[in-house]
Amino acid sequence: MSIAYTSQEVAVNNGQDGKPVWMIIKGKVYDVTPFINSHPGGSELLMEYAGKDATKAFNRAGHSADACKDLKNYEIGELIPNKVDTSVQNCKKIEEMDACTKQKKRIKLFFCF
Ligand code: HEM
Repeated sequence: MSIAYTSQEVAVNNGQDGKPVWMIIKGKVYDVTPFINSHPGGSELLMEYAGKDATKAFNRAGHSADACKDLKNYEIGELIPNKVDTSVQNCKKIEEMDACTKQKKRIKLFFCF
């Protein structure tokens, strides 16, 4: 069974002080520590998302199908989604193209303001 992490737990693992580099892509949690120095897009770009959600950046970078497959090598679990108050008015769906499936995906439940 997959381990579920909160975004706070992921945020702690930001590569600082010898900690591993975790990131979130499409609701899954990845430990990309062994990949940092071999990422074809560069280590700095990857480190910008250490401890953070890199979904948008990953999709926008135009990654190949091979890059999508590579993700699996670093998967350590999934993200526990933050609870959203859907009773709030003025909520809108946020959608974007998923680089791996080439389909429009709802990436966040709602953005409420
Ligand atoms: C674990 C996550 C990631 C994996 C497995 C991964 C994998 C790869 C691979 C295999 C390539 C080579 C080209 C291709 O096959 O598409 C690549 C290129 C690239 N990646 Fe990533 N990537 C990851 C995360 C990211 C993130 C978060 C960014 C942030 C913007 C990023 C930006 C780029 C860019 C800009 C290139 C193009 C480099 C070039 O062609 O000069 N990647 N990545």
